[in-house]
Amino acid sequence: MVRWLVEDGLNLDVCTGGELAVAIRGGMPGERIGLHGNNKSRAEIEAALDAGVGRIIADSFDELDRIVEIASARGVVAPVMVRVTAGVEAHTHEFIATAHEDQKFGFSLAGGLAYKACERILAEPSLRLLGLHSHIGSQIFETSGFELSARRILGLHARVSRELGHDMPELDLGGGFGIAYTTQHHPLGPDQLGTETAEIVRRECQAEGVVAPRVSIEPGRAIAGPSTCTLYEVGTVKPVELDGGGVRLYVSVDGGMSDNIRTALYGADYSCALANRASEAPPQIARVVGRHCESGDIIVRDHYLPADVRPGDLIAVPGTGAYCRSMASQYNHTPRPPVVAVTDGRARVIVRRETVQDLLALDVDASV
Ligand SMILES: Cc1ncc(COP(=O)(O)O)c(C=O)c1O
Ligand SMILES: N[C@@H](CCCC[NH3+])C(=O)O
Repeated sequence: MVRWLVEDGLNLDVCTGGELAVAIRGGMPGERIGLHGNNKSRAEIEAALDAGVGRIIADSFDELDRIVEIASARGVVAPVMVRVTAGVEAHTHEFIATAHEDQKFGFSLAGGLAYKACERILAEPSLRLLGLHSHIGSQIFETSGFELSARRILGLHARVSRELGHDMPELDLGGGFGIAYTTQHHPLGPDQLGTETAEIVRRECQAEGVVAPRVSIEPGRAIAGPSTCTLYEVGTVKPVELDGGGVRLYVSVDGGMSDNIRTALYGADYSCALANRASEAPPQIARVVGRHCESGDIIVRDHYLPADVRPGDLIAVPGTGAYCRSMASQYNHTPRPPVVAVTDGRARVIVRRETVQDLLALDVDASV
């Protein structure tokens, strides 16, 4: 995937040393990489500086100290952005909202810490202040949060220009653009978001009398999510009588919360479809569940499937290209499934299936 991004001229943000290593291995030039994280280790900062990353998005004063120490020791100037907490309540699940005050990311705008971070960076010869960064959260459908945070961030951008005499060349407004997992979701088009954001930046900069910075965004899910689906094989089908009457089919498949934790973690909604045959059977409310040792191991909470769904059928769950493989675990010693890329009628395995042998190979005493 990194190679595709390189070819398409996109940049890449990473938030761990592992993601950084993959980015470099995939051929992403260092200057096109941004390093995120609220607790970057020394090793990660060192690796980032060695790779010549284009920007480190600083998240705390402790981290600024660490970057200064490492950059000074190497005799380099580290390009940094300041992650700003804009104080916006994004309309999404609490665990993936990142711009209200009471959460772990960023320097508070309202509390004046973001401004202080800019001051600190400008006073430090081993740091170069590239700009401000804001990411209000994920899977957001309303434009109001994006607009409000953009306005607030630009207010700080202008204040730094006015009071500290530094015109920051960049501004990163993050990602978070929701995608449709079910027919109930109505995503904003990238054109609309792009046009509106550009207009806000232009207007605010004009009103503040500052030079408009180069704006970047970090859509993750909106790029990777929609094109991918997960294919499961049905193992068992169990009709369960419901208290209020009616029946729900519990359709157990050969995966579960180890390949898609989002339903259990965020109460995420998914849809699904019978993928291996057409069926004339009447629709029946169904719940697609995994094979792990938990009753919360649910992939699709409620969706209609043909009443004759049976073992051996394939179930496709769309929209799983973002945060399913990357959040997959080996819970219950379950080897992770492969990733298959399909284009122009050709299928190719791009990440191989894990095996039980892979799991056993982690045992350091295997040879004993
Ligand atoms: C800093 C940052 N930028 C961009 C993203 C991408 O988010 P999304 O996939 O919701 O667009 C994330 C993940 O939430 C993030 O933490
Ligand atoms: N993993 C989350 C989004 C946050 C990840 C990026 N910071 C999700 O599946 O919705």
